[in-house]
Amino acid sequence: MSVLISSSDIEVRYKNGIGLSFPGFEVDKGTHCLILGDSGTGKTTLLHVLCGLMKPSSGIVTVAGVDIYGLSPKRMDQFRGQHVGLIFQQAHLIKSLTVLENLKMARWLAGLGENTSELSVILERLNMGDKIKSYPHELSQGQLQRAAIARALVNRPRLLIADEPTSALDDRNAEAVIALLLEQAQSYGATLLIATHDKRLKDKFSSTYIL
Ligand SMILES: Nc1ncnc2c1ncn2[C@@H]1O[C@H](COP(=O)(O)OP(=O)(O)OP(=O)(O)O)[C@@H](O)[C@H]1O
Repeated sequence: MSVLISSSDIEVRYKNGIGLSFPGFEVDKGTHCLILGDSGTGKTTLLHVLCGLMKPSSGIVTVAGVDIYGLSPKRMDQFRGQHVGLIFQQAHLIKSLTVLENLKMARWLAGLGENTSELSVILERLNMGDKIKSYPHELSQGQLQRAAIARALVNRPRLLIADEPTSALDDRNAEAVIALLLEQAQSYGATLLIATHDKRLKDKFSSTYIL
């Protein structure tokens, strides 16, 4: 099996002097991995480093064989747009755009052409077909979350990264979100990397990385 993402000797130093170091790890293509750790252990920091949003003070991250911090900032943005889908706790949708327009924007930012029919299919599969023309303020929390998942999938990313997708959810909804993420990752051939302190998820993943 080929390695999709790997990191080695990552160290991050924040301006306030806080330093974090992370043991190296590798995730194979098609393997879904949970990054587990208590609050403050550095899960969000590590995710930001792994997806190219935060250059570490030292260390190497490769995604699909590419040393991502060796890329120019412009190439890095494009690479991330094309290969990585990000799902953060807050949906961060653009308020003045409908759900469909938000998805179109994500494709455009990644330098990909418009493909309205494929976007509609993704929304249908997430039970959001009737919300295509809705604005973010017209959506429930769960619908916002599904819109954020849809947006992360529009470029068929190889790597789907989610930060604490279940921490605010009750057991039933946590189950539903994880099932959805696993199913979507499976059907789009993406590798799923989830950071969480939610120990309920531990049994659902064969690969765990503990901070
Ligand atoms: N922008 C920042 N500036 C300075 N220190 C930071 C910054 N962001 C995070 N930290 C510090 O880095 C450490 C790790 O934070 P991080 O948010 O990565 O942890 P976490 O495991 O995701 O926490 P949580 O589960 O509570 O979200 C903490 O001690 C935090 O205070």
